[in-house]
Amino acid sequence: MRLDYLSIFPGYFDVLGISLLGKAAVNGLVDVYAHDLRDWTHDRHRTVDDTPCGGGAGMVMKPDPWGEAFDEIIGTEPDPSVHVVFPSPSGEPFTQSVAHDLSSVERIVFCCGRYEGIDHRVIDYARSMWTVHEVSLGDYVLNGGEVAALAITEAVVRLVPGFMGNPQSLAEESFSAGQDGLLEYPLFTRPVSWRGLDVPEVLMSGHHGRIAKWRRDESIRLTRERRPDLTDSDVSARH
Ligand SMILES: COc1ccc(Cn2ccc3ccc(-c4cc(N)[nH]n4)cc32)cc1
Repeated sequence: MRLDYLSIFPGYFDVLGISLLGKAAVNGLVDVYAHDLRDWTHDRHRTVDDTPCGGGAGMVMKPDPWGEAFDEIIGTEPDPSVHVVFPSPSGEPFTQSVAHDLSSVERIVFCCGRYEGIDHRVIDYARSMWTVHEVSLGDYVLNGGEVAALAITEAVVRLVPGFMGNPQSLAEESFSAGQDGLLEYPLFTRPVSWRGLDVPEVLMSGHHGRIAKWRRDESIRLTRERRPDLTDSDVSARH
């Protein structure tokens, strides 16, 4: 998998050389390239923004640098196998399902906007050429797309076959398909007693059936308490 990042702050992506992602890069599972959008400007100030047409506060990112960067980084021929991700406050929700879909593609280009956003024609042009995902991380406001791109990267790359040492751990996580859309149950490890707090006895019983029931009950309890939106009537009935 090749990952490209286009940003006026390419240094954000130096962190991708660390930890698991670093290992994936070493193992050749993932190739990471960060690009400075200003390399495709031609004025002395390396200008990437301008005032919004129609007025309004803030600045908008000019389309020209993006187009020239696309030509050099991706190419000038349409190719639907290339997935271009625009993090955006007005994007579709980024979910585990989207992460799963992206984990099987060969190439992802992250376009990280700043200011008030990117000239919309850049997104329209990208849609005419590649497979585009305009995605929001959630209902909160960031200052740009870089942090969102890092989060999306981690969610996607950890699902790439061969990346995680123990793929079984993926299957048991919150939001993974096998969990019926329930939140993960509470986790414990040794010591059994810690600062007056004990591991639930059932988990030390060695009785796998009771342990499985306790974990399911806890997942249901937590999901009903914290994420009623995840429990539809059918799921509630089953639980
Ligand atoms: C409300 O309108 C706004 C318009 C732009 C911005 C700053 N900004 C510029 C590019 C960019 C890319 C992604 C995001 C983002 C994504 C999520 N989930 N929150 N924020 C923010 C971004 C803030 C707010």
